[in-house]
Amino acid sequence: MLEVQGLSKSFKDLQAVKDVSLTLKEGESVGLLGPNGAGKSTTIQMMSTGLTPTSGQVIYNDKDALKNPKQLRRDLGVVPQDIALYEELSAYENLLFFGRLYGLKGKALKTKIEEVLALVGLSDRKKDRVKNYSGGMKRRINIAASLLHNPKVLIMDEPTVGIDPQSRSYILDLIKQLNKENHMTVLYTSHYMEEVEKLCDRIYIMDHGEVIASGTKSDLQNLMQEEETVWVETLEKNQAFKQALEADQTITQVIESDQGYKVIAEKREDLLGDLFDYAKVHHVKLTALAIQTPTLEDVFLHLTGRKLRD
Ligand SMILES: Nc1ncnc2c1ncn2[C@@H]1O[C@H](COP(=O)(O)OP(=O)(O)OP(=O)(O)O)[C@@H](O)[C@H]1O
Repeated sequence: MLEVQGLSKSFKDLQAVKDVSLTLKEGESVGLLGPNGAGKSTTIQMMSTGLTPTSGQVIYNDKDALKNPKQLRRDLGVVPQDIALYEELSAYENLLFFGRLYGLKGKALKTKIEEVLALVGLSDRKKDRVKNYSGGMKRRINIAASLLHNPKVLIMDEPTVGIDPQSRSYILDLIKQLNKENHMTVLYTSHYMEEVEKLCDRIYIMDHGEVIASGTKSDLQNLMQEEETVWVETLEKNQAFKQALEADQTITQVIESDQGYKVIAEKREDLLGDLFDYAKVHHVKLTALAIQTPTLEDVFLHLTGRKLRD
């Protein structure tokens, strides 16, 4: 339906996006996961024809969308990272304004505004000025604005960054509904792997301007076939214990968290036994020791040696 091929973008000396190819099939929910600065926003700005690539193609329904962007623009809803609303106007007035930009008017526009307000759960607050809204409510109105012209494809740039948990969960449920019930094709950009895991059928992982892996969640987990993720919960932290784990040649990563350590190591039979022994030697009291299914965070760590949120 919508694809980009060999897309690159340079800003002076900086190559922000390098040879990126992505495909969105009709009805799919696709995630673009990567840390800040990975090139996600630049990619989707080019994909939505808002930014001209240095090289590469954007193809919509088998046609060159860079040469002829009209149809794509008509079918596309974009929720940008920055909230663009008129603070002095009410939510309803903002939606009237954006609806008119899309060429909607009269009763059809009013009906559509009521429909999108209900979708984002803000019908009862529609007369309030946007300046009195929380960040999450503003984001929901931004999403409502992107839905006014019945887009077939919805592209969202980190729509849950910096908002309250209630709005976050509302937005995630809404996207799921738009995709599964309203059959909207969705490209969802985030650096939160839990969101992408929950929402997306397929995932592209980006880092330093490149796609470094792609596939379903289980395809990506299979990249870690040779490794095991073990959760080591301890009563207290112990630096010597952590250093001993890090010095072990078969252990690739030790990540400290509130209640213990996550250990990524080569798969081997005596791994758990060795972890017990390290704990014993360093007088560390274990409260749990469990092999875990790798998360997308672990996959990212495996591919780059860094955490997603570094
Ligand atoms: N207009 C611009 N001029 C110069 N550099 C830019 C411009 N837009 C983006 N960049 C740079 O390109 C790189 C990729 O940025 P981009 O915003 O696409 O990343 P991102 O993955 O979306 O991260 P974030 O979530 O922080 O927006 C960054 O180093 C950024 O500073």
